[in-house]
Amino acid sequence: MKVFIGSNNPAKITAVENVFTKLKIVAHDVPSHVSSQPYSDTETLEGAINRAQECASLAEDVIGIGLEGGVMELNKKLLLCNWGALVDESGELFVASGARIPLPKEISEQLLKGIELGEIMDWYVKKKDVRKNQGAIGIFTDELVGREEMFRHVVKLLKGQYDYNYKQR
Ligand SMILES: O=P(O)(O)OP(=O)(O)OP(=O)(O)OC[C@H]1O[C@@H](n2cnc3c(O)ncnc32)[C@H](O)[C@@H]1O
Ligand SMILES: [Mg+2]
Repeated sequence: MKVFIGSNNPAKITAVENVFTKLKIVAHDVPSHVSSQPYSDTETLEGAINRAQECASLAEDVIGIGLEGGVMELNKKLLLCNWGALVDESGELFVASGARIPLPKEISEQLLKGIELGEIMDWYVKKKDVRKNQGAIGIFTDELVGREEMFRHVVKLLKGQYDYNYKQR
């Protein structure tokens, strides 16, 4: 059994490696079939599910995992939101969401202009590839919770549900 993760983003790959420590992890840059900047829980979850299903369809006896970042609106504010999906070797689907925090006004304003969060964050902190490292969540939590740790928690929630379900069979 192998685990296919549907992204080449190192923050996502490392999160899966840190949870599925006994299985071989392979990255496949599959499409999410949603916009590159999802704007709701629904769309972000859909992207995660699409990536997981694409991965699971690539081979027999694999677990497919999709992790998707997006933003969603709550009480007239934009929040970071993150979703994960796992499709197991029998086609069963498990989903889990990650931590969410509100984004500062100046970030939301740029997002509403149609710019991707990854690009905005690099401009905001004057660094390259924030999305592959600590992420927006790392910047706005003063580096206390980074993107890999946030996704690691999502992957734990997925693996835990998969393991529980497996034991009930
Ligand atoms: O290669 P993929 O897997 O697509 O990785 P990604 O970094 O683009 O991540 P997502 O597609 O899941 O995220 C959707 C968008 O939101 C951005 N994004 C999401 N969370 C972020 C974070 O914590 N920090 C910076 N950008 C983030 C990201 O750059 C994309 O523009
Ligand atoms: Mg992306």
